[in-house]
Amino acid sequence: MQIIPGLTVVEDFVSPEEETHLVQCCDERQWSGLGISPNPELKRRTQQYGHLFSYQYRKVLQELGPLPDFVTPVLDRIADQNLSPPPNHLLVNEYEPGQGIMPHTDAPSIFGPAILSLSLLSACVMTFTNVETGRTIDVLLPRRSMLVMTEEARYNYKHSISKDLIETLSDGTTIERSRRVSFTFRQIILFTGECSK
Ligand SMILES: O=C(O)CCC(=O)C(=O)O
Ligand SMILES: [Fe+2]
Repeated sequence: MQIIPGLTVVEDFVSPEEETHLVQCCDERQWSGLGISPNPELKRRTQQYGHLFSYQYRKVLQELGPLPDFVTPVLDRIADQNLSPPPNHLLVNEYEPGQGIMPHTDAPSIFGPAILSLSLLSACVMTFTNVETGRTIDVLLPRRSMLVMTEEARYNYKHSISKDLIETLSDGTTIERSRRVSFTFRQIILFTGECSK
């Protein structure tokens, strides 16, 4: 049973070897945030592929090209499992212990109906807050799992990740947060900017 309609967590979506490889590929590439362009104001490090979204201007600034080859096996699995139409945006977020993300709904006018997020290196608790009732539901995102948000989970809830170093679920499970890298796959449905090529 789904706790929230439209919310699915697919466990073991990638193998431990794939996890190492995916993070290694990112660490060989340029991170932005913490003062570094193109999103210097962000307090966590990020990378973007496919399109460039500006947090400051709240819009897609540029088309960057196809998603990188290192995510092809993940994209193939997303298609095989019918989780989403082909994503054309990959946002990599890095959370060191003590870093989180404030409650938000990914812009419905910019991003498509399926938002996917692959958790790497560390599990975390994602809190879903119903925008009408304010009721919150904590969902465990295990390491190497793929979160899929559609329907109510995508549109009627905000999602957030706390800054807590240790998180406790209602069943008493505790999670000690270490560096977490997440891959958020989305479909850009509104792009008004200039093409790079
Ligand atoms: O880190 C995650 O799993 C979620 C990231 C997120 O919600 C976002 O970038 O919009
Ligand atoms: Fe989000």
